[in-house]
Amino acid sequence: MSGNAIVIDNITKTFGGTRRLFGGRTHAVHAVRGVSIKVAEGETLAVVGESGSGKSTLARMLVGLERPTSGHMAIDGRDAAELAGTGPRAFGRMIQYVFQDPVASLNPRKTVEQILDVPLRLLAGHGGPDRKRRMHQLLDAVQMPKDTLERYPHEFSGGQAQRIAIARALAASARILVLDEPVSALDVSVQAQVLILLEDLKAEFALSYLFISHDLAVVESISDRVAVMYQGQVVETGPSERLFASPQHEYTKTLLMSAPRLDHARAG
Ligand SMILES: Nc1ncnc2c1ncn2[C@@H]1O[C@H](COP(=O)(O)OP(=O)(O)OP(=O)(O)O)[C@@H](O)[C@H]1O
Repeated sequence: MSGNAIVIDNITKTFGGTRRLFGGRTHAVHAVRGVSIKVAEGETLAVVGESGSGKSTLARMLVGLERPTSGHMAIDGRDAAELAGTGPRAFGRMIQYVFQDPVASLNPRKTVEQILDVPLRLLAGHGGPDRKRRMHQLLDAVQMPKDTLERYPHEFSGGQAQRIAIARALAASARILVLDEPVSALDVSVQAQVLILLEDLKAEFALSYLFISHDLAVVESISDRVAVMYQGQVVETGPSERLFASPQHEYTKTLLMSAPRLDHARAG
């Protein structure tokens, strides 16, 4: 890996603004406006901000689900536009997305074995007899039993389904994860377990995380650094402890003041 897992350089994304058939233009939404962010190798960078501030659009561009209107991105030192040009597989091997709603993100008609099989075979290149052993290793890593493989997504709780979704991301052999509100849909007690799991996996697999959340207690417990987004722009970036102790930007101050703070949130 290079020193940076992710480099986002002056990225913008505008939706709409196209000419209508019978005159006028559709309303343009400037979802992301000139954002520059770096995620160092092994780091957890949290992106926080209210609904509509552009967090998900930024994340979707990072994994190739949206194309930036302008700007550059590099994933593990490789230009993202070039990577995208070589097809979705090159991208998927390097960076994976974990969605907010774990059950909806897993195909309901496939067993967990079938779900893990696709990234293992197509992205990580694990064919043959080795494949099943690798699946068991992945389930072990996310603390799920072996018989998980024969079961379907609806048979699991939200927390278990999110563990499976994380195993699927790891199956691709990607070392950079974009986690988009990965615990927001889970009960608070389950949230803590999944956050601890994410911390453990980060160390075990040498991962780097871009962690999107509107929940400041969660962010404080997991992130090394924080980038605050407001109306499509990053208004403040800093080490997590510094940012929570002495926010500089007015918007960050408002965000911190309006959030219920858990002073004991920092897990370990
Ligand atoms: N496909 C799209 N077409 C048009 N506008 C979009 C599209 N996707 C997002 N937007 C708009 O871009 C802006 C940023 O949305 P985005 O989902 O990135 O914000 P967010 O911070 O992730 O919010 P949330 O936490 O609610 O998901 C919003 O105004 C949204 O309505």
